[in-house]
Amino acid sequence: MSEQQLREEMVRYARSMFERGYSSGGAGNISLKLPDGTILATPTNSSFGDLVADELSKVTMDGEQISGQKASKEVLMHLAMYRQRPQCGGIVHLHSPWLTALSCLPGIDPENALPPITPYYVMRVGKLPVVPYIRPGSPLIAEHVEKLAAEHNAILLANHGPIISGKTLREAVFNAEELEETAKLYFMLKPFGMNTLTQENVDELNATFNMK
Ligand SMILES: O=C(CO)COP(=O)(O)O
Ligand SMILES: [Zn+2]
Repeated sequence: MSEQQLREEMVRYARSMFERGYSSGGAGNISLKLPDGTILATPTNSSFGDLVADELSKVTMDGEQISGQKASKEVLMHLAMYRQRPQCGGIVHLHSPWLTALSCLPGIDPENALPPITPYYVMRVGKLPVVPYIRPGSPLIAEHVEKLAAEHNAILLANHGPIISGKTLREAVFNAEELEETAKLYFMLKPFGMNTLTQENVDELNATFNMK
């Protein structure tokens, strides 16, 4: 895809997520890797609802601004994910309601906030580790993400929201949708308890599908 097509794709996915309530106000940010290895990111304080393709921020892998409006304050967190996952082509960070609720829940397992309740959650994400609360925009978030990203394509920031990657932006959005739905199911089921997949089920899915 050309740079122009990728810019338009970012605008389109952002708008679609905005319209479905995945991000409201100026919350969240998105990035993708351009063919020349630089990163296209949403500008800071922009809304997913009305991004402009020509105004998107372009930064180097060192975080240096090349063009467009000033990049998201979380761009270092995105860069940490790209560094650790060479296969990664797109990233979304959301304040989507069910995952953000999960990020505030007492007693969640910091190594995995969501049990394996459905095959598509296992196939697309598998495990969701949690980074302790750190103020938005702090470079410390990037340090935590850097340590987890080689092993995990999605990470939950406590009392904040998720960061989710994919081989392309389209995959990152699909992974985000699956993860948000899984968090919603988790809350629906929590009062009743739930059957989870067995380790054998999980191993079979990982051996059969390669979606991460
Ligand atoms: O979600 C956000 C911070 O965590 C939004 O920040 P930006 O507007 O700088 O992208
Ligand atoms: Zn945020």
